[in-house]
Parts: sequence; structure tokens; C-alpha cells
Amino acid sequence: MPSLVLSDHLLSSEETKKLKPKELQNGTPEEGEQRKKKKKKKHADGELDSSMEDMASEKKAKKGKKRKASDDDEKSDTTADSTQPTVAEKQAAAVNGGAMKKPKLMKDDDGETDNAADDPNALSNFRISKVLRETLNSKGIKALFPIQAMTFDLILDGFDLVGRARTGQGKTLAFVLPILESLTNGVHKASRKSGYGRPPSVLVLLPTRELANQVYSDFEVYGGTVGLSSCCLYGGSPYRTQEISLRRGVDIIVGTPGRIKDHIERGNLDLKALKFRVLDEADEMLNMGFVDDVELILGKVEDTSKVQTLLFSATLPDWVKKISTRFLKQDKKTADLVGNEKLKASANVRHLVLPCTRSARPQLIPDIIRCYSRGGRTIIFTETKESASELAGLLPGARALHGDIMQAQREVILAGFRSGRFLVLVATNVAARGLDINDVQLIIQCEPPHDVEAYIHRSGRTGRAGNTGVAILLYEPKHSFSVSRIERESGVKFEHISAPQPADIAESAGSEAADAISNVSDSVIPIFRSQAEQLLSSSELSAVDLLAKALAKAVGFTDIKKRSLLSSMENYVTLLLQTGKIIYSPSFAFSTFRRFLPDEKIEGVKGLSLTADGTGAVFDVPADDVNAFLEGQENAQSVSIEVLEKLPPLQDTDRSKGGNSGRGRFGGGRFSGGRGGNSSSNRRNGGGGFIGGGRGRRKASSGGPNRFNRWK
Ligand SMILES: Nc1ncnc2c1ncn2[C@@H]1O[C@H](COP(=O)(O)OP(=O)(O)OP(=O)(O)O)[C@@H](O)[C@H]1O
Repeated sequence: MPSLVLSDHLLSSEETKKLKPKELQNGTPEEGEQRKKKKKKKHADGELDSSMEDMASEKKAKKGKKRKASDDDEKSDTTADSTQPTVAEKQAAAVNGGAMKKPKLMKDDDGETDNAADDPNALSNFRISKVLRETLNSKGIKALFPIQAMTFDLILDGFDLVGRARTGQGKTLAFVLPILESLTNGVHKASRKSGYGRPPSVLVLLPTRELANQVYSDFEVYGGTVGLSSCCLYGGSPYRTQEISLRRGVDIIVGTPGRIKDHIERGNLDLKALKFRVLDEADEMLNMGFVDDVELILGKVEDTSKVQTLLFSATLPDWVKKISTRFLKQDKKTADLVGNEKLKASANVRHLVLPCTRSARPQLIPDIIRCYSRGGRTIIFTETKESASELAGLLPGARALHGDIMQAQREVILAGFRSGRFLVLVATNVAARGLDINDVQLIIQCEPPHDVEAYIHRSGRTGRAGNTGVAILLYEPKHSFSVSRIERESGVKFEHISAPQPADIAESAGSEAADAISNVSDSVIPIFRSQAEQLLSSSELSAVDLLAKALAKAVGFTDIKKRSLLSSMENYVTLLLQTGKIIYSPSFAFSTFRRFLPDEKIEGVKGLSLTADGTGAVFDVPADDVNAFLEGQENAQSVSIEVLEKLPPLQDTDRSKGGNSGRGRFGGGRFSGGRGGNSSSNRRNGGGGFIGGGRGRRKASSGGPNRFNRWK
């Protein structure tokens, strides 16, 4: 586990299993008892919130204990047992109102409701001042999330820290809260500069402007209540206003590396009084090419003994070790809620994969949204800025967000999405990291990203703060190997689905339409009644069928086309070929076709792939050709062709291993002749993961060609 290597002192998820939650926050049980007594006394004296001095004296004793704990940590095994819930998960369940014991609410002496007795993570169990607690309460935050609970005391007690938790678990407040307490009531209170023209006490670096803005607004809200001012510095906005703020003096600076560096070089930013520097999503800063800027900025602090450095991230690739070793103190701590656990992506998200060719996307995505977004927001990720703009243009009501859009416009777009003015955002990775937007129910990734971190971050834009969500990864069937790679590396177990079919769409659109019609005022009836009567009398359809059409029209459907399971293309049907023998290569399947089909029909075959068990070949044909295949098989001995209703597990198409170069292609490409198939590609994709398991298919022989009219 990287964190074990990079950390001198470690608090891993496994290690936390050995500590009871109280001990985790309050040191040893004796310390907890001592603290309880003090707390009681303070409650009696009515000074609990104003005085932090007692805490400071406690800290001395505690530091010794903590050091010991850290030494023990070093020896600990960080391997997490993925089958057992970790303390973090149990805590999360408790915090999020999950399966754990329901906390009994009690009243504080000051009238504030709290559940301090039952919930070890309740705010009042931490050295959080009253004013900050009230602000947190007003935002619906009553207890700390596990990553916050694990790191709060460590940061407040002056340690450097590497923090790691899955997406949406509250890493931002994990540094915001202890920093604010430290500056106003803790170790840095006395030495913090104040007054006009003061240099900043805190510098937070983030990879994107959007993220910088988001973290800045948390500092504004919570810092504002304890009298600390903040300022956000990023490129694309005018220097002038930023310079004025810096000249006046500000306590907290949040920004992106490029602009921060510019201000340092222009002499606007003085880091000599810095108490905290925070690297959030540091891995992404390096990915985005900010290496030199980040190192230059970190290197500007001359006396590193006076500054605390915190590094938070959802993922910790190897190279983060280097930054951590170079810029964090020797006795730094690591709080790792992911550790060696297999699942790196959010556990609150349903991870689905769906085969879909590029050309089928614009027709398919609206139906996916209809079926899976539950009326909430959707973010669609594309690999390039061009495809983000193009797709946004094709989807009604969607807006694009990417790096080529002017900063001011990007802010307007994000604000519109946050406020619900539009519900579909098509974005590049600019929105992948850290963005915290309410009610994002669905993430669609148009193709498998190159690195697993991108998958984890993108899918993590839903299922945040204990909520659930759905992430759907689209892939070209020929790229199924990328799906397997992401599955392997992220620890996610994908559910394989196929394109929403008329029945799925009818189900979700039908209730939407029924609601829409029920909401229409009765005042319209007299005006439309005679038209309705005329329609009914002139139509051959029943009143119910006509109403069904009206429902469809009310939600924008005038036609619903059948989609293939393999490529999600409209007006294509997915068939299964079996010969009673193992099919080792696509070319074998094509030579079978030649026995009973004319060339022009074979050329219509798309995306031929072998099933994971090797007993069949799955392929798409135009709906108009289905009958030719089904009737043709009757003239070929030992050949069976069936229409599939569910896609079976397929073999990986790992082109890098030289497999199956002769397969039929999607996206307009023609089948290249069915040669060059490679039996070495007969790899299994694990054979599982399909909803409902097994193969759903309809025997052609049982229904005869006429049954296929419904596919047209
Ligand atoms: N203790 C808490 N109780 C309830 N909600 C919280 C708590 N802490 C944070 N949140 C909320 O949880 C959401 C996710 O928090 P945050 O954005 O900090 O997650 P994150 O771990 O940084 O995610 P990512 O890795 O995606 O950046 C935010 O809306 C935040 O307000």
C-alpha cells in the first residue's frame, strides 16, 4: 500500500479497527474519561465553547500518547478486509443514518440539540467552537464524517497529514474545520498575523478553478463566522481585484498553482507568515502539468518547521509519495480510509456498463437519462472538448463545460447547473474532480477513461455525502478490454446492462407522462373535448390506446425504436450463432454464415464477438435482415441462430494482445472478411456481472420468422 511506504506514522482503515471510535478521537480511554470530567465542569461553568486553554494543557499529555500510538501504527498491517465493514464504514453508516444504532438526541446545556452521548462523531465531542458548530448545524451537519473525525485532532495538534478517503466523503471540511480552529483557538492563534496588510496564514492549492471556487466558498462560509477572511486566486480572472484583496490583507488564500505563482513572482503574495499549506487533489495537479509551479510554491516557505502541510486526495498514486516525502514533516500522519481495500471507487454508487457505438450515443443518452436519472441532475463526461460541445449541442437542454470556455462563462454554466436551470452537463475532466453538486443522480461516461483515477473521480460526482447514485460507463464493444481493466483496478464490480428498451422507457416515461397529464388544469377540457371526441370516433384505436399515444406525446415520444443489445444502434438486432462446437475465432463464424447466406447479408454483420463460454458468436444485423438469417439457418446443418433479449458475457477484445483483428467493426466500418481471428484471444471476461445472469433469448424455432415482425 503506497500510504504505508510514504507514511512515517500511519492511521489506516485497518488500524482504526483496533481503536474504538472514542479512542480514535480522544486518545486513550483514560484521556477520554479525563476529557469527560473537564467537559462536565465546563458545562457547569458555562465556558465550554470559549475556552480552548484546557484542551491545550490536555494536549501535552496527549501528544506523548499519540506519538506512542504512531509508533505502533508503523508496525500495523494496513491490509483491509474487504468483506468486513471497516470502522470507517460503520462510522459512515452511523453518521448517515444507516444500519447502526439510532443515536438518541440530547440537549446541550446551551440548548443546542446534539447526540454527543451516542454518536462519537457528534460535533460537540470535538474541539469545535460554538459559533462554528452552529454554522455547521445550520447546514444540516451534526456529526463529523469518518475522515474528518480521524484527522481533526491530528491537524489541530499540529501534525502534517496525508488524508485519503473515497469520493464524496467530506475531505474538504476535514481540513477546513481544524484549520479554522487552529487559527482562532489553537496552536497558531498567538502567532497568527492580523490587521491591515497582513500576509496570509493559509494557502490552499487546487487543480481547477471550479474546485478552487468551491473550497473558497467553504472557507468564506465557515471562516467568515470566526472572523477570518478568504480570497480566491485563479487564472482567467482580472489581476487587479485580486491584487487589491492581497494588499488589504487576507487570512486564507485558495487558488490554482499558475495564478498563485504569478502573484508570488509579482511580489503580491508573501508566504513568510504561512501557518498552513494544503494540497488538495495533488495528484491531479501533477497530472495537469502543475509540477513545477507546485514545487516552486511549496519551496517558497523558508522555515518549514512553522508551517503545517496537509495533503488530501481520493487516490494516492505512487508519485504522490515523492511530494509527501519532500514537503511534509518526518512525523507526518496518514489517515487512509481506503487502504488496501479492493474497492477504490465510491461504494454508494451503482456502477453499470453499457455497450454503445459512438454514433448511437446521441439517440441513446436521452433514454438513459430518462431511465436512470430519477429526475435529478446528470453529468456526462467526454474525452475531448470537441465531443463535449458536439454532444451538448445534440442533447436538448444540455450545456457543455470544458477548458476552452471562457472562465466567466464556465462559472455561469456551473451556477446554472447547481441551481437546476438545466439538468444535463456535458463536461471534460474539468468537472471530474472534487466538484460537489447537489442531487447529481447520474454520471454517464461516454468511453472508458485512460486511467482508473479518472473513472473513480468522475463516478464520484454522484453518491456523495451518504447519498446514492448511478454511474454508467459506455464503451465500444471493441474496447471491452478497457472495461475489464477499470473493473480490475478500481475494485468495482460492474453490472452489465444493455440499452434501455421500449419497455424500460415506457415504464419511466409513462409515470412522468401520467403526472404531466394529471397536472393539466380541468379548464382545458371544454376547449379540447370536441377534438377528443372527433379523434375517438374517427380512429380505429380504442380510447385506452389513444390515451397511451397522448401520454407518449406528452413526454416527447412519437416513435420508439428497438435497439441492438451489442452496440445500442437503432434498428439493429442482436443475434446469437451457435454451431454445437466451440467457436474459436470470428472467422469461423463468418465461414459458417457463408454456408447459407449471400455476401450482401454477411456484409451487414456488425460487431461480431465471441461469448465468454466460447459456445457462440453474438452479432448485430439490420432489423430488415433478421428474417434472412433466421430462415437461412434452417438450410444449414447444426446451425442455430436466435434473437437475443439479454447480452451474454463476452470475451475481452484485447487488441493489444493481437486478438480478433478480423472482427466486424462498428461505426460504419465494414466487416473486414472475418480473417485474422486469433484463438489466443479466447479469454474469459469473468463470465459474470450480468443482471439476471444467464442468457435471455428467444428461440427462433419456437416462434418462426413472423415473430420477428416486432423487431422491425
Ligand atoms: N460531516 C458532514 N455531515 C454531512 N455532510 C457533510 C459532512 N462533511 C461534508 N459534508 C458534505 O458532503 C459533501 C461532500 O464533501 P466533499 O466535497 O468535501 O467530499 P470529498 O471527499 O472532497 O469528495 P471528492 O473526493 O469528490 O472531492 C459536501 O456536500 C459536504 O457539504
